Amino acid sequence: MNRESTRRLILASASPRRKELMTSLQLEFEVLPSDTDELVPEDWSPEQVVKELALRKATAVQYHYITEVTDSIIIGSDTIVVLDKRIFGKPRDHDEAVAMLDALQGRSHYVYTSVACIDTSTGVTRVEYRRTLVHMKPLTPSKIQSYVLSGEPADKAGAYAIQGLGSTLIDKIEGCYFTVVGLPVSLLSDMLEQFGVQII
Ligand SMILES: Cc1cn([C@H]2C[C@H](O)[C@@H](COP(=O)(O)OP(=O)(O)OP(=O)(O)O)O2)c(=O)[nH]c1=O
Repeated sequence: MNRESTRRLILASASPRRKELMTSLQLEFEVLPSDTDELVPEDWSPEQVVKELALRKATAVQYHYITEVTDSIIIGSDTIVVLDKRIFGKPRDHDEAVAMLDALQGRSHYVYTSVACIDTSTGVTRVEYRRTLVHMKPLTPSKIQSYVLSGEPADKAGAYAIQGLGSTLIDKIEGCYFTVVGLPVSLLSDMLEQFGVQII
């Protein structure tokens, strides 16, 4: 039940992780995946990129399903991995996954995840992000190869999943675990409360 609110919640995402994490908040919601491109200017900061992409996903659903989403709150989210000034999204193929892990191994990087909320009845829009520092263990080339062959990296930013086999590659994190998995639920609950949706 969405306490103290009759508004529908719509998760603009095809990510099973996001659906699962939102389910953990015991909210009723629908899923309408968005189809957006993820091209952004090369000189944008990680903050700009991650906020823009979440907003783009939520906005795409707002306009694509214009008659279905009246009086709703649409939620979009995006996750990127940032190593120094390089931004990693999902790898295009096996070789790119190997290259990403080769760059990340033995080093620390940030995972940024944004949340965008659009209230379709008022047009009020908010977008925020959280970031978590992840320390990855040093990895041998053969370990990287066999991890990529597991298939897990294919649809994950930075080519790993902390919630899966990838957990064995991580030394420690500083910050919110859920930000790494793809949805900072604590941030989302704060944002939904600002829209009048009480979680607890
Ligand atoms: C770093 C990391 C990322 N990820 C995932 C979260 C996101 O689903 C994905 C990053 O890609 P995104 O483009 O953020 O999301 P998506 O394409 O999976 O879903 P949608 O755009 O429809 O919402 O990487 C993990 O599952 N575990 C991890 O440890």
